[in-house]
Order: sequence, then structure tokens, then C-alpha cells
Amino acid sequence: MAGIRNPLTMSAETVSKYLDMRELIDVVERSLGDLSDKESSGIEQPVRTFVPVKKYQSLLGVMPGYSAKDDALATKLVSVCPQNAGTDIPTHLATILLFEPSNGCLKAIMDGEVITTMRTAAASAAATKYLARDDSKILAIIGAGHQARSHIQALSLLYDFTEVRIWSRTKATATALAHEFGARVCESAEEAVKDADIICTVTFSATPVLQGEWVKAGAHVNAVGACIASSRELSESLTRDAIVYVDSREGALKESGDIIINKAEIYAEVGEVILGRKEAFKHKTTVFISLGVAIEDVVSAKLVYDKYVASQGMQ
Ligand SMILES: NC(=O)c1ccc[n+]([C@@H]2O[C@H](COP(=O)([O-])OP(=O)(O)OC[C@H]3O[C@@H](n4cnc5c(N)ncnc54)[C@H](O)[C@@H]3O)[C@@H](O)[C@H]2O)c1
Ligand SMILES: O=C(O)[C@@H]1CCCCN1
Repeated sequence: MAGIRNPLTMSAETVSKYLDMRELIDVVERSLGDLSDKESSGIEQPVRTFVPVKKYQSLLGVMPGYSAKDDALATKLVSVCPQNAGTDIPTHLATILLFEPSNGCLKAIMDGEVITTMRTAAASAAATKYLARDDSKILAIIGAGHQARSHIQALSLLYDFTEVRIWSRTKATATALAHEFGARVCESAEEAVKDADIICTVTFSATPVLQGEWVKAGAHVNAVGACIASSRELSESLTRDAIVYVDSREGALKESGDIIINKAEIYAEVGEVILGRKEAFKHKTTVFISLGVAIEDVVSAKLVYDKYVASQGMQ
């Protein structure tokens, strides 16, 4: 059995091999429900710590969590370095340490970048399933990085889109991504979101990239990119007029500029909707503010580890 003296090391390639987006959407959906029901699921998840590295305008995030239901204990260490954009090094670098909860032994050191990219899109897909209209046909993506790609992949599994539109500040990256998916590149964010049913904002922007006036009544928005209190992607008019859901109320009140700067009212955690305790309002304009929560990484890492161990015939 892998233990403190010989933890498994799992590369991005290995992690990818054991992650299937459809399965991940189900697993992450369940974890968000469990997060909103900590008493019975036994989730322990402090709000993450971000260490600012001002000299390089970067952050180191520490994201620990435990799920008693899954008996899974892990922490993610994630570097956020926007200045890496355009280089060979990604803007997000992550490692996940998975522990054996019964004795504290380190079981695995695994790449966290693939999990971060995929589990974030899986969380948005789970929220979208509850909050968007079932007959959604037009998907608009603002931003053209890793999250843009994984969001198109995840949402395309759930909806039969007739059109996928992309706008990004750098046209070349939008064009390359659009080419992969047969999507349309737009000249402005406003053009991209016009009449869209589902909109995802997946940028590093610190100021609003989506204005409420551009959004069709009844559309659903996944706001994924603004994860610190000083950044927001959504205009005040949008968070004021839409029904706002978050992944973690505790996290959003500390980390979400879309909530804090806009003085937005949180209607519910998406987990409360998953549990059937709060309404979904599929036909009204809805916003899911995703900050990313450790429990999504914990359950994803456990899934990968268990599948790997089973495939190797290990205990
Ligand atoms: N909610 C979550 O769970 C979660 C998880 C991972 C990443 N994120 C966040 O999502 C965002 C995108 O992550 P990624 O991995 O795709 O990054 P990436 O570097 O791969 O892509 C970033 C995209 O944002 C665009 N961009 C950068 N600065 C911008 C600005 N000022 N205005 C408009 N567009 C701008 C870039 O052109 C690029 O298209 C980041 O802010 C990241 O922190 C959230
Ligand atoms: O939840 C996450 O994994 C990321 C970490 C970096 C900031 C955005 N959210």
C-alpha cells in the first residue's frame, strides 16, 4: 500500500487518463450538495488561504478539505501567475496531496492542473443543469484560456448547442479555440452574449466584462474568473437583477468581488438547489458565481486515485 515513505506520484497525463468529464460532473455535483449539508456529509473545509506575492503580482493558494462521506482528505496548492500568459508556463499551476485519513500518511502527490481545469467546468455544468433552461441552444464564452476550453467541453455534453460563440481580448486565442470547436469568434463581448442562453465568463479581468443590459432575460451565467475580493467580471446591474447562486456562501462573502463590490444578494448555494432546499428559477435570469472550493478537488483526487489503484490491481 502506498504510504508516507512511498506516495504515488501521478503526472498530468496519468490524472487525465482516469478523469471522464461526465463522471466528474456527477461527482462534483454531489460534492456541492454535500458542502451545503456539512452536518450530515461531515465536510470540513476552511475558506482557502491566498498568500499574495506582490513582487510578481501572483498568489499561492492553499486549499485543504475532508469529506467524511468519501473518507477523503487532501489539500491543493495552487499558484496563480497571470504574468505567465503567453509563455510556455500556464497561469495556474497546481499540485494535490492526497492523504490516508485514518493515519495521516501521504498517499499520492498528483498533478492538480488537469483536475482544476476539469472540475471547475464540471461545477459550472452541474449548476447550469439546474439553473439554465433545458432547451438552451446558444452558448457564449468570454475568455479563451484553459477554462474556456473545458467549459465548452463540459457544457456540450449536456446541451445540443446550435451555436457556440467566443469573445476574448486577444483575438488570436479566440480564433484558435473557435477552430477546435467550430465556434464563432465575435468582435465584442456584447455581440457574443446577444440572445445567448448560457454565458460563461472565464477571464482574468478585474473589472466587469459582462453588462446586465446585454444579457437576455431568462439566460444563465456562470461567472468563473473573479476569485478575489478586488476583482469582478459582472456589472452591478446584472447581479442586482439576476438571482445569484454561489458555490460557498462563506467563501463568496470573503473572496467574491462580484458579491462584495457589487453589494449583491446571494439567494442560495447551488448545493442547496441540488439538495432540493432552494428553488432553481430556470426561467429567470440566474448567475452562478464560482470561486472554486477545495472539496471539488478532494473528491476529484479520490476518484482518480481509486481508479488508478483499481487498474493496477493494488490495494
Ligand atoms: N472558479 C474556479 O473554480 C476557478 C478555477 C480555476 C480558474 N479560475 C479563474 O478563471 C480564470 C481563467 O482561468 P484560465 O485557467 O482559463 O486562465 P488562462 O490564463 O488560461 O486564460 C485567461 C483568459 O482571460 C483573458 N484575460 C486575461 N486578462 C483579461 C482582462 N483583463 N480582460 C479580459 N480578458 C482577460 C485571457 O486573454 C485568456 O483568454 C482566472 O481568473 C482563474 O483564476 C476559476
Ligand atoms: O479554485 C481554484 O482552484 C482556483 C484557484 C485559483 C483562483 C481561482 N480558483
